[in-house]
Amino acid sequence: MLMGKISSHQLAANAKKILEVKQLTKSYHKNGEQPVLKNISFTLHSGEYVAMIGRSGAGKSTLLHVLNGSIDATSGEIYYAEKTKNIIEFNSKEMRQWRSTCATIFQDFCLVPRLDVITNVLLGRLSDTPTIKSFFKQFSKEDRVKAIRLLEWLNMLPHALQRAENLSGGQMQRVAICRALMQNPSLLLADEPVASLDPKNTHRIMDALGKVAQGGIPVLINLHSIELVKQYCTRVIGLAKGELIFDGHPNNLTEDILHQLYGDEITEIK
Ligand SMILES: Nc1ncnc2c1ncn2[C@@H]1O[C@H](COP(=O)(O)OP(=O)(O)OP(=O)(O)O)[C@@H](O)[C@H]1O
Repeated sequence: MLMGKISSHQLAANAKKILEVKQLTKSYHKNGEQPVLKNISFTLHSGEYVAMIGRSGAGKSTLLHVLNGSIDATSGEIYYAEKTKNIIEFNSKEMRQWRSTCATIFQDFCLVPRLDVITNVLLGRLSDTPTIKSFFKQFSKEDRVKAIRLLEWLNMLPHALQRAENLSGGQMQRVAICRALMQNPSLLLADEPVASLDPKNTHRIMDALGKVAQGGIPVLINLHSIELVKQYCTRVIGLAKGELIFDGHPNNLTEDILHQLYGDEITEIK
C-alpha cells in the first residue's frame, strides 16, 4: 500500500483510536471467490474527516456496510475503541448497539416521508427509546431540545414541521445528518453524502460533516470528487478493486496514485 503518511502532528494530540480494522475481507459469493474487499486494514481516530475514494465498483459502499454490520464480513477483525471483541462476531443484540454507536447515512437518506422533519430527527433516538413510547412520539423534553438545536445548527429549523417528503435533496441530507447525530454516535459513516446535490448544498453538507469531525466524532464518507477531498478532508483512503492502495493526507494524492485508483476515468473525477 502507498502511504501518504498521516504524521502524528496531523492528528490532534488527544486523538483517540475509535475504530481499528484488520485484514477485512468480503466476498458476496459463498465459496469465497472474487472478494470485493481484500485484506483491508486501517484505523480511525477522533476528529478525523476521512474520504474514501476509488472508481465505481471498487468496494467503497460494501466497506461502509460491513463496518456498520449491515453486511457480514467474510473474514477479518473490526474493533471499536479499546474493546476487545471483534465486531464481525457480534450477536444480534450487540450488533443493534453497535449500529447506534456507528451512525450511517445511506444514499437514499431513509427518512420517513410522511412524518415531519423533527419527528424524523427524533427517530434517531429509537435505539434508546422504548418502542411503545416512540410509537406515540413520546420523546423526552431533553430529546426535543436536542433535535431543535441540531435542526437550528443546519439551518433546518424553519422546516421542522414540514413533511420529509416535501424537502429537497440537500434538505433531506441535512435532516439525515441531524437524525444520525441524535443517536449520539461515536462514529459517522456516509455513503456519497453529496451525490446529486447542487454546489451550494454540497459545500453546506461537507462543511457540516467537517464540524461533526471537529467535534470529535470521526467521519468516514465515500466521495467522487477529488476537489472536495482536498478542500475538506483531513485524510483519504483509496480503494482499487477491493484493495486499500492509498492511506494518507489529501495533499499526498499524486497524479500517479490517482491514475492507479481511477485509470482512464481520472479526468471525470477532477
Ligand atoms: N449484493 C451484492 N451481491 C453481489 N455483488 C455485489 C453486491 N453488492 C455489490 N456487489 C459488487 O461488489 C463490487 C463493489 O461494489 P460497491 O457497491 O461496494 O462499489 P462502490 O465502490 O461503492 O461503487 P460505486 O462508487 O459505484 O457506488 C461491485 O463489483 C459490485 O457489483
